[in-house]
Amino acid sequence: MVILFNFLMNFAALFFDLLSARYSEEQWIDWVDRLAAEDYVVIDDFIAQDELQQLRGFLHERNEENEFEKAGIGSVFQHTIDKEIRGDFIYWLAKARDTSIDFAFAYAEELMGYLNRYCFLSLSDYEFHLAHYPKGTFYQKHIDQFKGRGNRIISFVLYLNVGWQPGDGGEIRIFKEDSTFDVEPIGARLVLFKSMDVPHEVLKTNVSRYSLTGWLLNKPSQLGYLLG
Ligand SMILES: O=C(O)CCC(=O)C(=O)O
Ligand SMILES: [Fe+2]
Repeated sequence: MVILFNFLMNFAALFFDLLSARYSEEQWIDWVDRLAAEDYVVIDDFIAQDELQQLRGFLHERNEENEFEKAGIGSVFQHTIDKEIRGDFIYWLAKARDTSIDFAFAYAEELMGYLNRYCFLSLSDYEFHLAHYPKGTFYQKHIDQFKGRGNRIISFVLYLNVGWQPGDGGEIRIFKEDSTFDVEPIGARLVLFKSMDVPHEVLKTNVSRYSLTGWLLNKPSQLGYLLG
């Protein structure tokens, strides 16, 4: 009886996975392979246009309600707010609260599952925030790790800008060993990179720039919401 019950539960879970997954296993394996080999991967049109509009709508509501806060640098013990280093405003997302954009959490979980399966990682949690870079702001070259808190393994940035034009600035500059690579923050584009291995910066933006930025973690996030 127990065996039959387990079998049915597994079958239902698999069926649900297949229904809810938007990308095939082959597609995920290709992205994960590229991330493993190159340390980063750029995926265009990762989300559908209606999802992009939903995230933008949600972001603008939070912004209008003044729920964004100035982002800081370093851990909670060394929290400094320094416009010379980063000029963005952020809103930390919470799955239990921000249910109108639950598909965004589902994507993070799907990504985590594939990385665990194919890269033998032991990711167990994630944290992410919306970000607004007002005109004229940037984020200087850095690595996505706080001193004494090395649990960010994979960084992901999903851009939420529509009508982005050459000259608008705000590219993410990725530093490789002997070259750099600039990526425009075009709506629905996803950039994934290894948090510890890829220095990067956000070049000065000439228009308001929006994104959803997150990290896959190998230990549960406890301080995430306290950090900027
Ligand atoms: O928005 C981006 O392109 C990157 C943001 C970033 O580097 C960060 O928040 O750590
Ligand atoms: Fe970063």
